[in-house]
Amino acid sequence: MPIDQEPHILCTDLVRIFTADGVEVQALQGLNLRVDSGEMVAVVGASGSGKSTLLTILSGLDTATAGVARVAGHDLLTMGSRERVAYRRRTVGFVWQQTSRNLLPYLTAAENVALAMNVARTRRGAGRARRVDELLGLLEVGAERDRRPAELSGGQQQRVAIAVALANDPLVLLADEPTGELDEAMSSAVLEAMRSVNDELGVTTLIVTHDPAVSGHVRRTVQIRDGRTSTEVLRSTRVDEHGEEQHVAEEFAVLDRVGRLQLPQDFMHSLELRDRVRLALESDHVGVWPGHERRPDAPTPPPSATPPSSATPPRRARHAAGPEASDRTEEER
Ligand SMILES: Nc1ncnc2c1ncn2[C@@H]1O[C@H](COP(=O)(O)OP(=O)(O)OP(=O)(O)O)[C@@H](O)[C@H]1O
Repeated sequence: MPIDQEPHILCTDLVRIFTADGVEVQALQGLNLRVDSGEMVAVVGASGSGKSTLLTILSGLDTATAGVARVAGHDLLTMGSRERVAYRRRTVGFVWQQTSRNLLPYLTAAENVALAMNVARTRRGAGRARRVDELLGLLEVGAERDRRPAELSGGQQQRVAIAVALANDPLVLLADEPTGELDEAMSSAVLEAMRSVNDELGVTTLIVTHDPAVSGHVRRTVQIRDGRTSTEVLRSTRVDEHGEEQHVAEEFAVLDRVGRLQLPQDFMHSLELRDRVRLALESDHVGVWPGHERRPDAPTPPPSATPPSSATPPRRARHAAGPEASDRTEEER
């Protein structure tokens, strides 16, 4: 695929196995993810689902065991140490959960951003000073430019951290739990700041978090379960027949190249699906039934018919009007 048509982040069948005390842990078990240039996507999942492992690989700090991981044309599994340094210096920006990892405590906000430009060798002199103020202004911490981190609120520190992450003009911004140490109001402000950066600068943005509230701030939320992407929620705004704006959230199961998908756990529990299931190809959907019994009203699948799912029907295309209804969708997951 030509590089200019490639998604900015592409993970195909990504595997990461850790070995600790002779025991193997499969942190990523064939994860698939595609993020196009300019998109802003949140990856959410329970503790231990593999979120940090994914981000550490995408940031070039760790290498996957198998599969494909490409970011802005860089092959993260095969790149050598020089390319890795250049990749981390110029292609990606990072925001970590701990502000101490993002900012130097003895430098002011402006000095922290300027230092990052120095490291990345982006801009000099008056151009650098102007850009420092532009970035701090964009993140709405321009008035705090001469304060040190200890003199800023947690939310302000994270907004300065985003300015630092943008100092090298990255193509891709990666954030690991950027709101993990913040209260709800500050989290919301930081996520909105990331959204305006994404809108204004067009930087492809991936946020990894356990906080389901993040999905209220992004158009696409990808759920990881057991080291694999399982479902996605896409949000959009439509105008209804009365001219009113409606916020719509639709949830989809993710289908990989060979037809594998994860059934949501609540579906499995409510129909007691386990071990094996019956499948039937209908004209516009694929039916799934418990393998140990047959629903009386279920159409009988042909004896040999266990066709691989060839289409990805929406898990349930719930059209939710208004933010409250959208939130309900998140809670139900
Ligand atoms: N260096 C390591 N050595 C051994 N096992 C590891 C290592 N790093 C992660 N794991 C294991 O891999 C799995 C995924 O971990 P990961 O940190 O990616 O999850 P997470 O979704 O980020 O969780 P959390 O939200 O708690 O940070 C877990 O079972 C974890 O114990």
